[in-house]
Amino acid sequence: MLGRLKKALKNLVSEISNKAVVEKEEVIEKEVPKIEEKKEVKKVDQKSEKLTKITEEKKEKVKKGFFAKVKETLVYKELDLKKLEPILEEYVLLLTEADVAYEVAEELIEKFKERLKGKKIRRGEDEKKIIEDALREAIYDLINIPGPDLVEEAKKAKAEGRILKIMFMGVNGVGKTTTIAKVAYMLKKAGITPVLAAADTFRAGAVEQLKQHAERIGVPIVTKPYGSDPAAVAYDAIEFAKARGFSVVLVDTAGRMHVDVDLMNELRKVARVIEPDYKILVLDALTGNDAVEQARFFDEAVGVDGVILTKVDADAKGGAVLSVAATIKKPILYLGIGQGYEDLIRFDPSWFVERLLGE
Ligand SMILES: Nc1nc2c(ncn2[C@@H]2O[C@H](COP(=O)(O)OP(=O)(O)OP(=O)(O)O)[C@@H](O)[C@H]2O)c(=O)[nH]1
Repeated sequence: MLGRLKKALKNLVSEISNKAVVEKEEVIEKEVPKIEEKKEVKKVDQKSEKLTKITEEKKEKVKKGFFAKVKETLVYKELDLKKLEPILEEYVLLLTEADVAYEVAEELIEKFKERLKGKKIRRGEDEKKIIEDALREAIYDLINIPGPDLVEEAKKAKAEGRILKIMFMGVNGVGKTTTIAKVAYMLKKAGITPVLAAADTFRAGAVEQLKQHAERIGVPIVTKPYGSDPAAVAYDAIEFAKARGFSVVLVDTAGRMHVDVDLMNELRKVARVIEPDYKILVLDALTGNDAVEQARFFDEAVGVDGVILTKVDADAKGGAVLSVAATIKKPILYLGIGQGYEDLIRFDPSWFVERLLGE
């Protein structure tokens, strides 16, 4: 999981610390107080008032020698920008091999460089840790986009007596149906039973697939025959939820190629009719730059409020998380880490950074 990106980042830290850290010396002049003579001043000061004039003269004399100038050599380490630049350039490319989109790799390296510039490493400090921390901050900065916790949102909706409408989108085969089932399972476990809307009426078998999940998990599902208007299915599911007192509706939509204009229009129609609280795009981590393309496309065409990235357990590269979040600047809400219903975890940027840079 995430192996290639992890390795690239670790190598980047090692290479910088081995090749771009230079030792520097700085001679500084310091003024050091002369403690002994200070005492003497005090003695003089304490003499009687009649002696004031003499005292003042003496004080002057002492003052001149009150501070002594000493030269001190400060030894420290610094990152040499000339040596750093080519390493960073090389790593923009190496990151793309771990599925980090080119412009995201550039952005990350730029953020990292900004943090390293002018950084002084004092004696006793661990240079590798300082470099790693700068990288940690740069990655965190890139992916820390706060998004809703769907369980919390569902609880809120329930308490307020309204219906939380969540619409799921994604191209064929990314794991959308499985993900909806995982979300339904998560909500049910938290005490909120959602209604499923089988609005993927485009692919024969899609309704059946979702139905099976609904039965296994034990949640209601609203369906219509193959070829029906998806917006009508979604609408009916909301009416059903209202009538029966459910507070969440999860709407499945047909998997489609993002470049298919008709299908994209249909998706817009569903969104227009039901006005979802969240439009969630499901993306497959294994598809790398394609996932980034899809994210861009769906965001422009329909609008995306959050992303669920699937198959992260099987992802040997790891760049998709960085790429998707940084390209559309929308939060990643959950990660799919297996085929079971329990295999959905909330995305936590700090946890993710630790997975990449921790031991
Ligand atoms: N390893 C792994 N497999 C997953 C994950 N999520 C989904 N899958 C698998 O991916 C395959 C496709 O999942 P589906 O849910 O059928 O995909 P879909 O996007 O709904 O596809 P369509 O029904 O064609 O639109 C299935 O075999 C799932 O078990 C995940 O997080 N990890």
